[in-house]
Amino acid sequence: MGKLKITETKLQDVKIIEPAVFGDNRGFFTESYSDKDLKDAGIDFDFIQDNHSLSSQAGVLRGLHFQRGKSAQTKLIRVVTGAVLDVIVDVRKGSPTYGEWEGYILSESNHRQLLVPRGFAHGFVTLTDNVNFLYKCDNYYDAKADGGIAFDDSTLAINWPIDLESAILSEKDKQHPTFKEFEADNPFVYGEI
Ligand SMILES: Cc1cn([C@H]2C[C@H](O)[C@@H](COP(=O)(O)OP(=O)(O)O[C@H]3O[C@@H](C)C(=O)[C@@H](O)[C@H]3O)O2)c(=O)[nH]c1=O
Repeated sequence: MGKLKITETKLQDVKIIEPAVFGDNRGFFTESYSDKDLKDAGIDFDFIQDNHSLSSQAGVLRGLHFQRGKSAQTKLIRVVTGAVLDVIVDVRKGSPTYGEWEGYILSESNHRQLLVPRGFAHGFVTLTDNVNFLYKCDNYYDAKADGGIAFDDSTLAINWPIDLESAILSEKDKQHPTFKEFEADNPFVYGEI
């Protein structure tokens, strides 16, 4: 058995990865990233950019985001302080789970990492203050390719665990198109990203 615990999820190609965590009287130690262990588990990406965001308060909602075309990104996500509900939507045309969303609790205590393939819209809401959110990407940031879908889209009907009226949002995230509008020009095709 490999060193990582890998759990498949309801969504096609999405995996939860749990590294070993060694606790002792000082705290814990964990290998938060091992290229070899991931490759041994069949997870083989060239991660080339690390991102870190701080969300100061509970109720910060970021999303739903993606990058189009050649700038599409696989993301490997983890939370090092606090907790979030991380939400992703499979927007790859032809995927068995097209249009479906799922939420995953990622927290400083569960050490879970979420592998989000290219062609997913991604967002999260903070469940605590001071969330340090880290993720690796296999493509660089490309402002021109940046896109989004409204987090409160009625077709997707994501069950965010907060009162959306009081969500703390960026100006950009208040203005994304609906899922239907996005679908009219959806660049993501399952198996071709
Ligand atoms: C994402 C990103 C942003 N930026 C800049 C652009 C902007 O001036 C500032 C803040 O950007 P944003 O408001 O887009 O940050 P944020 O809302 O945290 O965006 C992130 O949200 C989560 C949900 C994701 O899935 C990520 O891929 C990313 O889109 O940082 C970069 O320089 N590089 C990057 O990779």
